[in-house]
Amino acid sequence: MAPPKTLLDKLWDAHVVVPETADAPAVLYVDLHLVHEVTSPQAFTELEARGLSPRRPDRTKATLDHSTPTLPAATDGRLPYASAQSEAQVEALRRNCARHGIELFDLGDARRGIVHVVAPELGLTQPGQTIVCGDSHTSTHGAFGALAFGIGSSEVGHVLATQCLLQRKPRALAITIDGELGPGVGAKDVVLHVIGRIGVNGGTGHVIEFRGSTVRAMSMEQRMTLCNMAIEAGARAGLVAPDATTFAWLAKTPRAPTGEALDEAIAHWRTLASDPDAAFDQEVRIDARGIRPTVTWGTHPGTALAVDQRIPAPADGAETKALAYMQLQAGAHIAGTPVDVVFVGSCTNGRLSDLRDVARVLDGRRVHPRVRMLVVPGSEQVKREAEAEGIDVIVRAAGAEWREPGCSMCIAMNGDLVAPGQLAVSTSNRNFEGRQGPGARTLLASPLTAAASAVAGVVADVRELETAATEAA
Ligand SMILES: CC(C)[C@H](C(=O)O)[C@@H](O)C(=O)O
Ligand code: SF4
Repeated sequence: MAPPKTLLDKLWDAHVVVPETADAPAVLYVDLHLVHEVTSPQAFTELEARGLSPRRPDRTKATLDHSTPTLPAATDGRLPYASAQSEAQVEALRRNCARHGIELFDLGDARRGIVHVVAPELGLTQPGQTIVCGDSHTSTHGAFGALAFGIGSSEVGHVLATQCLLQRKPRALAITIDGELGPGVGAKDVVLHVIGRIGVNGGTGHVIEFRGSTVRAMSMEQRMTLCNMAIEAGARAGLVAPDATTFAWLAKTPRAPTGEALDEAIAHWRTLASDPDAAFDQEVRIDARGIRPTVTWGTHPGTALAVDQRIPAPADGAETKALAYMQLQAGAHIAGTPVDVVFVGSCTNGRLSDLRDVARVLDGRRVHPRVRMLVVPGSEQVKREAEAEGIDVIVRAAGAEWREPGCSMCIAMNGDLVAPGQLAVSTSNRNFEGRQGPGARTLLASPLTAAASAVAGVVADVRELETAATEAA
């Protein structure tokens, strides 16, 4: 009998062109190559310098997200780019795609958005695939049972030229989460809790497979939030085995197979699960019932704590420095910290379900006068669907800004900045020094916590807001 395999083993084995040896990594075939404007210009330049053209332009898809303004064009039709460099990146991608016959979801295209939001919603992302992109949060696509890696700029060039990637096989880490989530607790809280528990290097060298009843009960959006942040635990990728939830999502997408082809695909996708007795290199078990709304206090995503906890005493010099940068006091409650900016968006939490959470909190309430709140849909589709439900109206009525899709304040490359020293509660995935602008302080949170904090003007526990609302009713 064949030895039991993990999902990682199955995905890996199905894509190895040349096995790895002691001296050389494996050559792995890539099914889908996603491209954005920041990490592709050099790769195309290199390709052309060698007189090459893309091996599989049909398996390469491009979108514009990082450098695109989230404010509409001025009356003269010009978009308010943050810099000449941003505009040049956009133009370079347009030129490169046109020259090489690569499909681009350009500005104005109804399918454009953050790369990790658009590929899943179009059904480009499918179980069993290998997916790469010159972007660390490519791990998001693992939520569909695809082996999805972030790669560097030079690797973008390799993949363009060969449709293959040199890789050593990562180890397998099972994170099993069981039990029902409490009120006000979502996938973001779960993943921040997990990173708090295993640390920002806890997944190094591994692919994390998220398993257990909590994960099985999650929507695709929630699973994407989990896998998105697998990289913040140091992992190469995240994975969730595909199931009926996955197939139902794909059946609604324009690019997934249809009819008999879909049935055949599903029959194959069902085999993409770790065998019952497959051995993982490492295993972690988490009780979901113990997870509360979770935020960060420091300058990396591992500095997680429940929103009702006190900021811990610094364990080392790095933590002392982080506390100083964040202008926070050890021993103080994190809840109640004054907030200047709230950002809702990004490939972590810029999907329709996230915006629904935000609208649920903002409906009939006002954003605190001290707070500037930006709500940025992850894609044109998310924006359209949210507007069809009136979410934009609720957001604006509450005093928040409703913007055009893109990465926006998650990385602040497009001019959407948090001012020096300001504290932002952000639904994105990185709270590094200066991530949202020079001197900006970032506290990572779920959409529910972000919205509750926007209303309160301080870091807030959404459970208290919702209890107060129930009592008032
Ligand atoms: C700009 C890009 C290369 C970068 C990444 O790789 O993740 C960005 O998306 C980020 O989130 O930091
Ligand atoms: S939304 Fe943020 S994390 Fe996601 S791809 Fe854009 S910059 Fe990176």
